[in-house]
This record gives sequence, structure tokens and C-alpha cells, in this order.
Amino acid sequence: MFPEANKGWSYEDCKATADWLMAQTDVRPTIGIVCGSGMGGLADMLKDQIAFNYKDIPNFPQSTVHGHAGRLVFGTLKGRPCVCMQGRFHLYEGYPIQKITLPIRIFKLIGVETVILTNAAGGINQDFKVGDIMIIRDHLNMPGFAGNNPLVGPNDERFGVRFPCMSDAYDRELQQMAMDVGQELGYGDFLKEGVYCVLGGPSFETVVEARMLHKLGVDAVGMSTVPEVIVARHCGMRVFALSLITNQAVMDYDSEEKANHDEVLETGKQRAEQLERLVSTMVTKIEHNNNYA
Ligand SMILES: O=P(O)(O)O[C@@H]1C[C@H](O)[C@@H](CO)O1
Ligand code: HPA
Repeated sequence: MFPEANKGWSYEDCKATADWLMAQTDVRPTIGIVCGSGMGGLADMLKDQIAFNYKDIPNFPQSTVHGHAGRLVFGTLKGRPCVCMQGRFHLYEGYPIQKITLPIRIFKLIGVETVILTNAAGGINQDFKVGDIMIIRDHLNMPGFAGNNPLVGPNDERFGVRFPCMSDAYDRELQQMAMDVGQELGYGDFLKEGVYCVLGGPSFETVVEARMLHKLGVDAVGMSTVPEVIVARHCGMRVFALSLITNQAVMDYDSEEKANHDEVLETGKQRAEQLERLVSTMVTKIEHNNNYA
């Protein structure tokens, strides 16, 4: 439809990948999960797995970041058919933003109705502690302010409208469900809600950048998720997203703390069990009709 402008992420490209995947597996997922840094264990919850390395999937980018295995895993979670990205793509890896979000459109085309996104993030809210899980209520899209939005370019109406609404990006019912499930599981002490801000990365924030985000009302800062959310909402999927606070953003020149990826991965390991229980319990409560055509 737009051959010049959609270099490898057109509707036809996405459909070809979706059809290829559907020919390899009988699983017809209605829930898609994206694992954040160090949270790949979420994919291990799936039973009767059929897994594909990203390098073997037509049109897929490759994972380049430690803590992102680069596998697309199909299977069932407590009997519900799911697909899980064990490894996501980030702007700082150098891919065009439309390529980073291509798997989300493939989710849509294989029949996914609800996307659950997870990420590792730095705490900006001074009441947050390392290990807190923040349910995302809203986002601040900093790269978007500079025109770096995954919907830039010709709009293909088969995915969605030219100007999608984002004031309801994060499904309120699913946020409430997460709070309720978290309370039932006894996670009240470390379950929070807040605003996530995406930056381009890969450098972590300076002190003044972290202070600025605090003044803007941001609770957690990271380098992902928002482009995926925009694309998922554009094509009409429900979105739930959470951040694991893996480190505190440094906001004081006297601090000895230094943000680093090892700490991010380590916190992910420590909270893996609770994250898995929260996500798997939510999955059992989400109702769907499979609509793969
Ligand atoms: O994929 P996510 O957003 O969880 O990864 C975060 C952001 C960077 O990729 C990395 C920094 O440690 O973790
Ligand atoms: N800043 C940005 N991205 C992150 C951080 C952080 O402190 N921690 C994990 N991902």
C-alpha cells in the first residue's frame, strides 16, 4: 500500500509474519506479554511451549541487550493461550521505532486482544523503593515530543485511525484488577501506581534530568514500553503495563549511587516470583474471544 514509506513494517509484512507464525503452532493466543529487562522468567510460566528464536522469524529484529533472550514463546498459562516476548527492542539499539513496535502489530494480527507489558525502571518518586512494582496509569513520551512516535509515516487504516486517543491508553479495569490481585496476594506494601516516562537511553539520567522528571510529575523512568503502548492502542488492543523499580534514579550530587544494568537485572531476579504470580493471576481473570481470521 505504501511501498516507499513502510520499509519492512507494512501491513503486508506484519501479515506475512503473523501467517508464518500461525502455520507453525496451534496455539491461538488472546493475551500477549512483553518481558522487561531481567524479567524473561515470565515466559517460563507458559506450559506446552512452542518457542521461536527471533532470528528465525521473518521480518523480526534481533535482541541485542543482555537480559533479553530474543525468543517468542507460545503456550498456555493456567489454560489460557498466551504469547510472550522474551526480550523486547529499544530505541537505543538503533532500530527504527516502527521496527521496535512491529511485534505488537503481529500480536494484533494473530488475535491478541490484551497486551501486558513489563519493564525495569528507575524510581523518581521519592516514596518508591527498589523492588516496588508500579502499575502504570499514564505515560510521558519524551521521544514523542521530538517527533519520534511509532505512528509517524503514512497511516494504514487497517491498523487504526490517523489520530488515536491516548488519554485512556492504560485500561482502568485492568489497573483495578492488578491492585485487587496484588492485595489478595499480600503485595500491598510494594504495589504502587504512577506515571512512567520513556527516554531514549541508553545513558541513564543526569541528576538534573531526574530532578526535572520529578517536577513534571513522573514516578518512574525507563527506556521502553511507550512506543509499544501507542501501537497497541492504535490497533485497538487493551493495555496493562507495570514497572519494576529496579534502582532509584540519582537525584542528589552527593549520592554515591550509580545506576547500572547489573543492578537492574538483579532486582528483576529478586522480584521474579511475585511478578509471575501477579501476571499469571491476572491472566486467569481476563476474558476473551479468540478472533484470529
Ligand atoms: O526493556 P526494559 O525497559 O525493561 O529495559 C530497561 C531499560 C534499559 O533497556 C535497561 C537499563 O538497565 O533496562
Ligand atoms: N533510568 C532509565 N531506564 C532504566 C532505569 C533508570 O534508572 N532503570 C532501569 N531502566
